[in-house]
Amino acid sequence: MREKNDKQLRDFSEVYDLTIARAAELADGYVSTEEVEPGLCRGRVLAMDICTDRELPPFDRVAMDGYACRRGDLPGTLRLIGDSAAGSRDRLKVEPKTCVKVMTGTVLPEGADMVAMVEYSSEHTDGSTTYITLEDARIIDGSSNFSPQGEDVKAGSLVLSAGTVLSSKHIALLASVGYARPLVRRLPRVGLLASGNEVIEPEENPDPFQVRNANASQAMAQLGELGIRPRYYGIVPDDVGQLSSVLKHAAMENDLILMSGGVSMGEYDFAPDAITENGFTILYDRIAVKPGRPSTFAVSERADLFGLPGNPVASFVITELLVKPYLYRLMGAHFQPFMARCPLAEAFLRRDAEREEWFPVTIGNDGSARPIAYHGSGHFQALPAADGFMKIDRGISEMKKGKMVVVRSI
Ligand SMILES: Nc1nc2c(c(=O)[nH]1)N[C@H]1C(S)=C(S)[C@@H](COP(=O)(O)OP(=O)(O)OC[C@H]3O[C@@H](n4cnc5c(N)ncnc54)[C@H](O)[C@@H]3O)O[C@H]1N2
Ligand code: MOO
Repeated sequence: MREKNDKQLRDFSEVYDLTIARAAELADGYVSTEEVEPGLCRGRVLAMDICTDRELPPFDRVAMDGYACRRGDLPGTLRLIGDSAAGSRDRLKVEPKTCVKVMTGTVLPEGADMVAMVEYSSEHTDGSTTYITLEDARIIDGSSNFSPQGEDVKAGSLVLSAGTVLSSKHIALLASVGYARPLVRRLPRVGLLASGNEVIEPEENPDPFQVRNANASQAMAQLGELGIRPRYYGIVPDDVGQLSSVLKHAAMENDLILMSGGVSMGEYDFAPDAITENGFTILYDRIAVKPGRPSTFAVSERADLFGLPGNPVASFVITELLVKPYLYRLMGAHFQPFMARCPLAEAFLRRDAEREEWFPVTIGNDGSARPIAYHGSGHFQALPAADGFMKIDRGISEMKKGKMVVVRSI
């Protein structure tokens, strides 16, 4: 009997903490940085605190096209003394009973305390003088139509902290304070391999007993969301010698190795032997998560290793739950995936409640979560239909319609 049979399934929170603690221990070795261009910033980890060198807005900024004037002069007819465009250095001063024509983005002229929108005004000319009548209630009772200097951000204040996981939502702010190419942490080097005699590459023609390698491409796409392009070592047959030699090679060239398949309890599941033969210490290999029970995490002086289950949905889920948080923590970030609490659209039942489960769902227009037709972790063809995975806690085998569930979006 293999030793594994006697092993307890370890609770997810326990293996998560072990994984993150290991990444935190190594994080000091990942402090080197590089600049990244805005289009490639998604998923990258900001390496420095970003402070503003100026207030934002940097001046009282006109928010509407119209006439800068003094509220005390309204309602009334004011003499137009000139116009001021965005980017203009000219500084006209609004004196009592006068106004200046302004455009959105202009510096509010000195002396003015509001902008009257052009569409609620009327204009007439007397000789060479133009007069603007501002009597409409939408002007009198309306907003001042300018954004005061420093209203959004005070000069010198921290706007983004080191460790922030960047996406497009951060870029306008970074660019506006002078960091269009922010400094980010270097990416860990990740080696990727698949195992299994039945696995062939997607471009090959399969025999009836073969399957195309779905996991390697899937992992490449998932790591691509962090900006990581793994080095691919191909498909390794179920042979402890061959697997061991590829692992040895990969451990020299990478910080982390991801391998799929061969980690459960079959006669041809050689991964544990090949892993330990290469000086790795296995921290866990049986976890109370469905899908993903045989997920393995091993550490060594050269590289760490995740053994992902061969079933593609299990490989997907474990990469989301453990691999991504590990990689982010290595780069100094605390990864927080997008989660929502949604009412269940229909009752949910399961036979085996031994593990915490992540089950694929769609999110309806009313925000409710509906389990999709899904036959288990080998049914990866179902995945494109899912909006996320809902969590079912250990020990729970039944949930009623309307029960609030946590959904992790994908
Ligand atoms: N007696 C037990 N059997 C199994 C257990 C267990 O605890 N006791 N766990 C089951 C669970 S849960 C999973 S998940 C699988 C994982 O097994 P492995 O990681 O060893 O994966 P394989 O056996 O190599 O393959 C499983 C399945 O996935 C297909 N596969 C493998 N690699 C790929 C790939 N790169 N692309 C697409 N599909 C792949 C493979 O052909 C198998 O169908 O073990 C259960 N068994
Ligand atoms: O963990 Mo397995 O991945 O249930 O199918």
